[in-house]
Amino acid sequence: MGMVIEVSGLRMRYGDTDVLRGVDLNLARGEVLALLGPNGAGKTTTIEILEGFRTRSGGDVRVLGVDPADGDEAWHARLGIVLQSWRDHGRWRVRELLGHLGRFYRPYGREHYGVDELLGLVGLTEQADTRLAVLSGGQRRRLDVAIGLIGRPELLFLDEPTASFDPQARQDFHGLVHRLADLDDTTILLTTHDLDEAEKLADRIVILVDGRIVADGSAAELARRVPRKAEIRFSRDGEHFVHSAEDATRYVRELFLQYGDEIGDLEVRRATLEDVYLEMVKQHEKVSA
Ligand SMILES: Nc1ncnc2c1ncn2[C@@H]1O[C@H](COP(=O)(O)OP(=O)(O)OP(=O)(O)O)[C@@H](O)[C@H]1O
Repeated sequence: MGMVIEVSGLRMRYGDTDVLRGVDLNLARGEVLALLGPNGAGKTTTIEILEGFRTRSGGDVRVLGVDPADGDEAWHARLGIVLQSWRDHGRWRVRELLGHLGRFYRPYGREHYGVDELLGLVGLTEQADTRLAVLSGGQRRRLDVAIGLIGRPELLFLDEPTASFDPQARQDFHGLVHRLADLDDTTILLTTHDLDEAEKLADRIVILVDGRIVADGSAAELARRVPRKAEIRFSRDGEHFVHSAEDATRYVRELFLQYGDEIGDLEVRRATLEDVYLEMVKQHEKVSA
C-alpha cells in the first residue's frame, strides 16, 4: 500500500539558518500522527512544505503520490488544511462562507460535506447565521476546522487545532478526529503543544527538535525509551507519603503486606508523554547547543 506522505532528507534553509536538517517521515493511510516540538523547531515549516505553500531547500517529498512543488488544484482539493489562525471575512455569516467554499470543490468531482452536516460535525449549528466577526475564539477555531474538512479530504493537516477550545469543545474535537480516522480512513497530521491531547489522538508521535526528528513511535514505545521511576503516593495514619520505585508493583505489594488496611489514597504515576517529551528535548537541545 502506498504511503500518503513520504519525506526523505527534507532540508529547509532561511537565509543562512538551517531550520530543517534532513527530516525523514512516512505516513500510511488512516494514520493519525502528532508532530511535537518546542517553539521554532520547524513544525509549521514542515507542514507548509507538505501542503505546497513553501518551497523546500532540499530532499524528496511526495504527498498523495505528488511532489507538492508540482501540486495542481485537483491535488489541493484532496487535502484539508487548518492553519494556525486566519481572521478575515468578518462580515460573512458562518453558513454563507461554508456554502461558498464548498462550491470550489465541485469541479473536482469530490463528494464534499453539506453545510448542515459540517456545522453539526464541528458543533456550530447554533451559530450558522452568526457573523464571523462576533464568533468567540473557540467558535472561530471550530469554523477553521470546518473549512479544513469541507472537501472531505483524504489527508488533513491540523496546525494547533484546539488552541482556545474549552474542555467540552476539545473532547468533541477528539471524537471528530477519531471518527474521521476510523470511519473515513482520513490520514491526519497534527501539531499540538498539548501532550495529553497528542497521547489521546495520535497512533504515532514524532518529536522534532532543532530541525531533526529525535523520536518516532507510539506513546507507549516512546515511554519505554526513557527509563523513569514510578511515583507512588499513599497515606497511613493520616500522614501522606510519596515514594519513587523502579518496580512499583513490587513496592505496593510489600506495602500492603506490611501495613494492610492502614494504607489509603494509593496512586501510582508512571512516566507520561510529557515526562518523555521534556527528557528528549532536554537531551537533544543539549547535543545541538
Ligand atoms: N519566512 C521565514 N523566514 C525566515 N525564518 C523563518 C521563516 N519562517 C519561519 N522561520 C524560522 O524557522 C524556524 C522554525 O519555524 P516554525 O514556524 O516552522 O516553527 P514551529 O516548530 O512551527 O514553532 P511554533 O511551535 O512556535 O509554532 C524559526 O526559528 C522561525 O523563526
